[in-house]
Amino acid sequence: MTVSPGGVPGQTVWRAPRLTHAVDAAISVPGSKSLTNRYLVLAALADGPCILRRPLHSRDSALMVAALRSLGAVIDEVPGDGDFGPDLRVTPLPAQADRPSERAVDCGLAGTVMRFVPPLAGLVSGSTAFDGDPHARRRPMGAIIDALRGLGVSIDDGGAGSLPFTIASTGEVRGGRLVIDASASSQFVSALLLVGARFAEGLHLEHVGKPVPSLDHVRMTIETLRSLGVGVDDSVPNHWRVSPGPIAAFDIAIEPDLSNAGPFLAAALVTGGTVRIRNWPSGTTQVGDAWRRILPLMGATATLRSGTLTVTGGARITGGTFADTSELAPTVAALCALATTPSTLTGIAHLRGHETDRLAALAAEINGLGGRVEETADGLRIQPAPLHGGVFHTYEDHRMATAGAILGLAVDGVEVENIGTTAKTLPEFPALWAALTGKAGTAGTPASPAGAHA
Ligand SMILES: O=C(O)C1=C[C@@H](OP(=O)(O)O)[C@@H](O)[C@H](O)C1
Ligand SMILES: C=C(OP(=O)(O)O)C(=O)O
Repeated sequence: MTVSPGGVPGQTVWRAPRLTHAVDAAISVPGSKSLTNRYLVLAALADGPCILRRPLHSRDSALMVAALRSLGAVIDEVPGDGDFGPDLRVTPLPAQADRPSERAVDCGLAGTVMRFVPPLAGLVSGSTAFDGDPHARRRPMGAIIDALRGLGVSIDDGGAGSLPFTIASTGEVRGGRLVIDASASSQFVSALLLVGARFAEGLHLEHVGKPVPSLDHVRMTIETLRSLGVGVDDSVPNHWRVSPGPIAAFDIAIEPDLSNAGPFLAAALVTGGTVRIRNWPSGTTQVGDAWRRILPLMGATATLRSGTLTVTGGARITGGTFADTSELAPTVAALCALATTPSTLTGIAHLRGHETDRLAALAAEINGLGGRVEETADGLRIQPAPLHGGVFHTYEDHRMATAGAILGLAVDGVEVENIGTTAKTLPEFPALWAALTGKAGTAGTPASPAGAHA
């Protein structure tokens, strides 16, 4: 049970472990969400069976697996050497005749499922109904809906421009030139590039509008496609040309999720200790590799040696200006709230369309603990302030929950609502946090009767 924003008496919260000593821990983190869900989509379209080694097993990846199975891919769990679950063997989508003609896809709150799967469903004959969690209906989807119409795929969204909607397809997509506005999410671009090679004429995608956010994730898509033999030309800004052709079958080891490594690394800064993350890749397309640049700006040292990233915190956390931190922003904001100097986060207006309006949520919840956070048009301004305990509401957002845990390391009495929401990308979070801190967070009822802030 969880406490909804505003607080409901009698329901449970997770009392975040508070540390008064420096952490000294080595942690392995599960596979990357972004890589796992990209490789799952590509495996469904590949020219032969594929293996994903050490994939993520979480709510978002389970939703992707279920979606692809409903479209006709066969996905089996097979034994592997990962610490966090089996490997996956994917037999691609079968010939059209074998496919059921009506199916439903639950997107949960997964951006990768709600954006990546509809264009794929355009390549499968029959009708596919998409829906998700209540908040999923508020996440931006207009560009994907318009894109499918532009590609000649029939889609009924009741005029809402969002989930739920139903796609009816013949299974053939001609492709060619397509113009979208991807300013609300990079996932619109990635979604179309991932399937573009399977359109008869390939795809020439153009973005028109305010800048595409989280461009690192588009680069991940392009590099992944190229590594599987797909021709992608991104030499002209805001234009992407995908050549028609096969997607080579693969056997790939998924890197650990470097964004999800962030909260553990943050603990080194908060406690002045040392955290080592195992199996850090020497080269990667993940945005989370930016921790090696960001954390030293806040007073830490970061050293990558022999596949282990070691971060050691300094005497204090220094704030600063952080641009385009994308999905790292909630962790950065939590650190800034504990910093001794002011901070500004910029280039993250699109976080208002994430799992929740993250700018509003971070401001409300950090301020609820006594912080001084202001929303700006495209980010947050965070001033140093003494924090106190209280309920940290999480709005079904995994990264809000981990932000609350970070604050709780330094502040007595932080109670995180619905720690279970971390299952979206990191179901092992409470156990790994206990391994890091040597203390398990405890479930309980909020200390203040109405679950309100102290
Ligand atoms: O393609 C991806 O795997 C992602 C792209 C980004 O989405 P936005 O561009 O909507 O921020 C990121 O925030 C999300 O967590 C994962
Ligand atoms: C924005 C995120 O997720 P999604 O893939 O659902 O967009 C995230 O994980 O921070």
